[in-house]
Amino acid sequence: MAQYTRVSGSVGLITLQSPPVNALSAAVRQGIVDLMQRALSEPEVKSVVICGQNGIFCGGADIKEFGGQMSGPPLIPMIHAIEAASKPVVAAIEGIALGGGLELALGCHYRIAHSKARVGLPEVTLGLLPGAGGSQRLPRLIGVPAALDLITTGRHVTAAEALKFGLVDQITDHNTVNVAVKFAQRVADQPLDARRISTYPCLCPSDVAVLFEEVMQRVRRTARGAIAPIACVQAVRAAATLPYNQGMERERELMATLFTSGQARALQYFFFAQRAVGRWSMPSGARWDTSKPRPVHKAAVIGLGTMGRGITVALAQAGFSVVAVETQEKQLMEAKQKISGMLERGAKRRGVAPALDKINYGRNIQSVADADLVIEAVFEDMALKKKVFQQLSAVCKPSTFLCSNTSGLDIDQLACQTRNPELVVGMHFFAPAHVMKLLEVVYGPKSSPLAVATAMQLGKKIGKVSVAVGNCRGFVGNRMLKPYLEQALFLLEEGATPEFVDQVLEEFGFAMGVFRMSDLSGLDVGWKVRMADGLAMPDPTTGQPTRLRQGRRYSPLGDLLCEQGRFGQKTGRGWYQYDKPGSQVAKPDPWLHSFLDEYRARHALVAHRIDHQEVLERCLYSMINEGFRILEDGIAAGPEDIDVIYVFGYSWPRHRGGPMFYAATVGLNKVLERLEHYYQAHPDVPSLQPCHLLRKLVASGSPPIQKWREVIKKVRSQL
Ligand SMILES: C[C@H](O)[C@H](C)C(=O)SCCNC(=O)CCNC(=O)[C@H](O)C(C)(C)COP(=O)([O-])OP(=O)([O-])OC[C@H]1O[C@@H](n2cnc3c(N)ncnc32)[C@H](O)[C@@H]1OP(=O)([O-])[O-]
Repeated sequence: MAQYTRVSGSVGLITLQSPPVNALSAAVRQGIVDLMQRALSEPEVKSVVICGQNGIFCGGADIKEFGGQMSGPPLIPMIHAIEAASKPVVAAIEGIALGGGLELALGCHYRIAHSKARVGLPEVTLGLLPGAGGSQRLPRLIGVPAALDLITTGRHVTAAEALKFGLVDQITDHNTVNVAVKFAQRVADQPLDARRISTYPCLCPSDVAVLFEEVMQRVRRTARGAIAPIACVQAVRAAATLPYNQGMERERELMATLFTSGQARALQYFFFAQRAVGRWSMPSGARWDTSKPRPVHKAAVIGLGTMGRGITVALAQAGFSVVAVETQEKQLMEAKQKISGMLERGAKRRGVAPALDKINYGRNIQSVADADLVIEAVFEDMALKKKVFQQLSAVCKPSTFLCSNTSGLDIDQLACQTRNPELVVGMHFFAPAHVMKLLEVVYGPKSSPLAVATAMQLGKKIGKVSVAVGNCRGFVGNRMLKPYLEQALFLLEEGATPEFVDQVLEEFGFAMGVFRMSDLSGLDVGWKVRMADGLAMPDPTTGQPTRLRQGRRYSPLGDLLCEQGRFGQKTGRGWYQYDKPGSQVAKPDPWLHSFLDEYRARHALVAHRIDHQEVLERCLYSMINEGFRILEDGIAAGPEDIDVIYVFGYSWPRHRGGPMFYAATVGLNKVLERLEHYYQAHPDVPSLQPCHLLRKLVASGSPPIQKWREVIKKVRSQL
């Protein structure tokens, strides 16, 4: 929908009307076409202004329409008609002009932006490219290097940067529409040929071929298998090397390939999944829109180790006053230094003043007595955490929310240490806590919707993607990681090498394979947990490492490496060898290969040839199967929650949507059939036994992922 008004006598004002972001739906496009014709046909009208309702110009094409049959007037000819218009058309850009919204503005003859506006072509983040002339007009307007940067990264630029690029003609702090109307009156009689961007030559730097080669190499290196960034470079190259119409033809071809690709569907699913997790719910029926959060003005962090320091920085950078407590003097001094450094570097990157004054340091837990919310980040030991929660419950005001950054210990046990267990939730950050976007907000059976709402809102305010999940061992992320790690170890026992398993997972799109990741995070972290669980002990009768625990297959490979001090990067030896402790370049280690051969011989294991398919299926399907168990247990409300956790917390490749979306892409019946195949071969590995919910979904015809919540509800009600 769009509205037409005549203003100042001679200006036709076309206002896009489609809340919340005036996306270019079929109805909006039809409105623009009709009202442009009207404005051009009215003799009194000398010029036209296009703006958006509610202070937002346009969020681009309507992503909701991508899944269905496209109808209404197509974008490209609509924008061509505006560019070819006989009367000047001015875009009044407020809020945002993104994707097709910026392409619409590039079809106009002038662009006026509010100083707080942001513009960009983020199509690459949706697995697409600017397919309404943006890849051909933008390089002609701002030059190839800047256009390549904006189109391959999809980043939003400020109005000030856009003015510098020449992307907009003027910026204003005043009412942009009024300024645009006055501007339109001023240029009413100006010739327009020089304002039709498609007619501009595409000026290229002398080393343009070298530039394209460099950008293509960078994009291929960082894309991790995503195809859209590469197509974006190819589209801009067409602008640099072909006449406009041929370039547009090339843009259309590339867009057609991307539009129907699985990656575009995965990225568009993920766009909406990111928004869906904000609409959280709990098995009790409490929901995001019925549970009001309590404002948090003063926060506190207990324990300033790696995670505590990152959490303190994230809070201070977001403007919260923070009380940071570390009982050990030496650690406190070290933490002050590290935190100040992190704040200064972050502030420098963002061009703002470091929030050093936001933090008060202390050694005494008394100092957090008047905090609204406290995050405990002490060493991952239940006894220690229980003691801290008892102390906090004693010193803090009754209304204080007590949160734990534990990565998998029982939140309810911590809640039981306090006077107000309903105000206890987990806030599981991911290392480095001031960088990683993900936050698991963990509710126990006693946690109140108020506590969940407050933690979710705090997460959003410090720039995190927060996902509400139920309390269980490992919550969602680490619970699904266990079968994934387990399978990787079993594959080594059966003949694979760490390099091969990692290569397969990195080709799939993970930033790091499972063994390089273990070396980075330190093998001793998991070893200590397994020791605490009594798993890493040798068989009491033989004193030998055992490969069977409570009837379940167990691989002691990781324990054996740790017993030899091979903790990974930190000791220079782990699943790989490193030049020296702390170095990050992983090299295959002949010692480990012979260690694996000896291990297989000692346990009478016969190595067999393991191919890509087996690595992917066993590592990913066992993880996915655990995902279905988590949905069945109601620990996660929907598949979107799991997928957002894995993309933002465990570097699952975004262009594959997440583990659950990937399962839907592969086909649930295939996942079920393969799990049955591997479970038959490995009956002592329960994580391969297909989950009831998976069977149920396949039995009900493998409905699309958007329909899973209904099936989950039915399955849970039958439990
Ligand atoms: C030819 C052409 O070349 C191609 C093909 C294209 O043009 S492809 C499209 C290119 N455009 C984009 O990539 C921009 C995508 N949007 C955003 O980046 C952000 O939304 C935002 C604009 C910066 C606002 O952020 P926000 O944090 O203030 O609110 P929100 O929660 O994110 O969004 C508020 C609500 O608006 C919905 N929404 C936002 N943009 C939308 C869009 N383009 N289409 C449909 N719905 C959209 C969103 O789902 C949410 O709905 P709900 O959850 O409330 O039901």
